[in-house]
Amino acid sequence: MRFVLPKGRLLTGSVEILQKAGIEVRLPQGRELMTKNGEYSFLLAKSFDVPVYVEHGIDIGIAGSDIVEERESDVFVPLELPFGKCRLSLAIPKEKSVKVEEMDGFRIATKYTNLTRKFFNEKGIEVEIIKLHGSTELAPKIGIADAIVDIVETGNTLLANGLIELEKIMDISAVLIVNRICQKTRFEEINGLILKLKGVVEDEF
Ligand SMILES: Nc1ncnc2c1ncn2[C@@H]1O[C@H](COP(=O)(O)OP(=O)(O)OP(=O)(O)O)[C@@H](O)[C@H]1O
Ligand SMILES: O=P(O)(O)OC[C@H]1O[C@H](OP(=O)(O)OP(=O)(O)O)[C@H](O)[C@@H]1O
Repeated sequence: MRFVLPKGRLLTGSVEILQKAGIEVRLPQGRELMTKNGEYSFLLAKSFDVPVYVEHGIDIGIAGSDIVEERESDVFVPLELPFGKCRLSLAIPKEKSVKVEEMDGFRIATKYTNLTRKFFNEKGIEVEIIKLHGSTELAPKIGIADAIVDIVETGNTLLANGLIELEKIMDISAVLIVNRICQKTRFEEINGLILKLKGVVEDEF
């Protein structure tokens, strides 16, 4: 069975929960991106790319639900995991705060262009979206955007940059994702793993 795990902040939680479910995780070392431990293989990918690997044939992965939603990934999501908890929110400089309904024509900086488009479309508000790959809070600060859509966890980054949360768009957590074909062809094995992970989640949290 092949697992793809996200590099970065979700890695520790991912390894921990798999180990507790009895999977002996061995992470690639040095510049390696893939390693084997008996019947299991472990791949390390950028967090944004994890659902792509699972959609295209890797059996199982752990990803942020924000990424799965943003990419509209065609994967099976059997289980929410108890880490990586945060939210996607619309935020604006404190002194420029307006109602969301008054944001027609606003420029919104974000890494999450699809979710942002959907959010404003559903409200019938037309905005211009500026795609960034991080440090989104900088954009309104220097005036290239009016507001941002970004992840909020503690709220410290918003506060440090003079922004306030106007509206929560969605709650986020790490999720288990499974390749759709694999879920059917290796049902017993996959289901066994899901049940073990569910047990860990229920016992510990
Ligand atoms: N405070 C947080 N900020 C950002 N992401 C968080 C936070 N808390 C949990 N997450 C989850 O972690 C994922 C991002 O992880 P990480 O920051 O390692 O990836 P990244 O932003 O793609 O990395 P990079 O900085 O290398 O581009 C998010 O998609 C989200 O699901
Ligand atoms: O509410 P907080 O606890 O402050 O966390 C949210 C911040 O953390 C993340 O940034 P990250 O450090 O991953 O950098 P990035 O903006 O370059 O992605 C996210 O994009 C926010 O900026």
